[in-house]
Amino acid sequence: MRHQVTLTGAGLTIEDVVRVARHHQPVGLTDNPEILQRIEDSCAYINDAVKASKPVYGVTTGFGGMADVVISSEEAADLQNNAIWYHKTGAGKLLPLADVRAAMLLRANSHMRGVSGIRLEIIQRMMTFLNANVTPHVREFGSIGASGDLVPLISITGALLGTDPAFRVDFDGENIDCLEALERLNLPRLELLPKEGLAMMNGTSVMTGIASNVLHDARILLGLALNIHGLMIQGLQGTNQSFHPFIHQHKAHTGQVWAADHMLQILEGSALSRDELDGRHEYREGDLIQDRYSLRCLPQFLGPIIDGMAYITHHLRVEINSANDNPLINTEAGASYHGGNFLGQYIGVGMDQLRYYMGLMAKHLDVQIALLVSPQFNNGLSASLVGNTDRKVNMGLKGLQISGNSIMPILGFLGNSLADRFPTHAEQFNQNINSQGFGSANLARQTIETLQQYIAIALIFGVQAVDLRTFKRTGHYNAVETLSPMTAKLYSAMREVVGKPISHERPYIWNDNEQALEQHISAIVSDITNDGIIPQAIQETLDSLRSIILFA
Ligand SMILES: N[C@@H](Cc1cccc(F)c1)C(=O)O
Repeated sequence: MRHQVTLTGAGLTIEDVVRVARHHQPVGLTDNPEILQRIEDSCAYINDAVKASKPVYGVTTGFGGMADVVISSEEAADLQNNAIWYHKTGAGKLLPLADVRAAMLLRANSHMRGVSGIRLEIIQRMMTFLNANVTPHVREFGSIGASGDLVPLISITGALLGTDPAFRVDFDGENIDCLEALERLNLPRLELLPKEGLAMMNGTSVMTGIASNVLHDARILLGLALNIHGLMIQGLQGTNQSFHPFIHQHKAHTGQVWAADHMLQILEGSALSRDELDGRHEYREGDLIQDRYSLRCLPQFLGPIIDGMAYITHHLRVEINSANDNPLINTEAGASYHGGNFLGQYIGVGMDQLRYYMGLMAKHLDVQIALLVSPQFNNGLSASLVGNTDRKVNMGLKGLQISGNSIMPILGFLGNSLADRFPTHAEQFNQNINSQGFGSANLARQTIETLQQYIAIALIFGVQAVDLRTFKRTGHYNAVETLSPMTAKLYSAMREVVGKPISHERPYIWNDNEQALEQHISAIVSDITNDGIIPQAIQETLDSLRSIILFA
């Protein structure tokens, strides 16, 4: 029996979101009577307000820039149901199902806070959809992330209620309309009551759902990048001295200190890197006495990225446990407040930052690759890491570097910000500032997918480099015997994934015509995206990262 994720409106983690969204862990609502009572009371508050024709935004008024229009108690439900129609304006491709599942989960969690005036029955229905693997179709364009994700959320709402066959769902792999889905699930069609449309659509759940999946992947890519640097440093015969705690105690940024300490762990026990923690430095014939910046300043370069990811994660955790619609109902005080929790600025800015950080990470790996392929800088390895140097017609990883060089600039480009772009003055100047958080999160997914390709390429360079270095040191090519234990795990996993057995006689890549590296790249990417043995091989790094980036 898989343990169930239980929603209370608080304490949900990014890992919980991923478990439900991607791994289909069962999910349910708390039976805490206080929480359930609050939900009921919030609905009663709205019911009373409508009956008494009390002026409450979006309940007895029109929406947004039309909030000067008075809505009568007879029109109040119609106002909500009509919103489903006029927001059915999504455009572009369908979002990945895991992102929509994350969104549905987060919408339910937000409603469990009991301040939104929505019936438990509707929240429960989201659980039914999630557990039965029924996922509404949501499109990639339509939200400016200001009044939350109105357009994407309405696609979820219409499907859950069975508003019209125009709302389609993926029913456990089948593309059907929502009416048929409800029939199969034995659920009646529902109409919204006053305020419920706002509760459903006026929030940040879609961008936050995407961001949760993205951040989960970004953490794995960061962990892989660190371990690939570990391979590359060993390939280049770099030193561990630059990671000496003394240096970092004297500039104690959290991420920098962690990165230095962790690089020492990654390199510990290596027969390839230079062990100079005792402070020794020796003249190195034909080479600099200290390492070049991409090695020596690794903690200083990656530190801000790690701290930045911790910052983004912290705010994402707050957002996934927030009520983010308007107005919010204080059942204890018998009052409601007009506000703007639906503005997804933390997500917009956070996803902008994340894309920028991922671009920097790629730039750093790119320069390590450039060192590795250049005999002037690679400490005696062959040009382009050619395996069989007796064969003149052998170009090694030349084409692979170019392929990587074609990706890295795109990652830098995707690091541009979106949140600061010219405002759209949407909705008669009511939504006259906006976060663009949905667009930024979608771009962040693109960054992740692109970076996965780049990381695969970088890993190939790291593995080939340590094989060649091992040969120089020992006369054989089995790097498991020379690498640090931590990097040996990643090395072995990668060789298994690409189907190239580790051998004393031959490095990973010997002759150009013995493999199609394109297939290796795609095998590595597919292992990474399916939580395969490559990410498992860096579990120690991922666990350690948890100490500063709080996911669980
Ligand atoms: N609820 C938003 C605005 C809004 C909501 C829902 C639809 C819509 F067009 C506009 C506000 O507080 O101002």
